[in-house]
Amino acid sequence: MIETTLCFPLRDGGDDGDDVLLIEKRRGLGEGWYNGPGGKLESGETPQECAVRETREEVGLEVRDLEKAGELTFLLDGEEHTRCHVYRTRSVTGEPSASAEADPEWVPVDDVPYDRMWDDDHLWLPGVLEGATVVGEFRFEGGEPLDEAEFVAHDLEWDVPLGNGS
Ligand SMILES: Nc1ncnc2c1[nH]c(=O)n2[C@H]1C[C@H](O)[C@@H](COP(=O)(O)OP(=O)(O)OP(=O)(O)O)O1
Repeated sequence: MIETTLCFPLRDGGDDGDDVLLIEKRRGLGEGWYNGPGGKLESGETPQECAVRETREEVGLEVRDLEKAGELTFLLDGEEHTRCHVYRTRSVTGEPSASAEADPEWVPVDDVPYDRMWDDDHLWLPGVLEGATVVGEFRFEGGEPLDEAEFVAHDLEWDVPLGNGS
């Protein structure tokens, strides 16, 4: 199973509420869709270290004090395919810049483009951006690659105590 992370940096957007830093993925799994910065764990790395590194590499932001917000398992044709550790943080330094992997954009939390994201994201990301914790299982069918498979079922549990994945 592939271990991955997602990080959702947040900032105060004034009268319009919070903004979240999203990327438009430029290549690889989920190309052309919006998501948080993130990716696969490297050897010897903790999930939290991976989320910090991927955010730095993809969008040039330094994030600290990450809060574990979700633990998601994506199954493909009945087999566990990817586990994703989801973080959020308000400790963000720097200005986002594009990379070969990602085009970053601060987006009001109320305007997250769920129609341009993975089909499951609208089920769990709103709660994560509001401060909840979630454990979820999402079933896809139709073979590799995962981003061309059909999303068929899910199971969610909210307000589950999660470690910080450090
Ligand atoms: N269903 C769903 N919803 C939301 N996010 C995801 C999924 N499935 C996923 O795999 N993901 C996330 C998990 C990862 O953060 C990214 C996939 O990115 P990455 O692992 O970097 O994929 P590639 O770009 O193909 O890998 P590299 O070879 O470039 O490391 O999506």
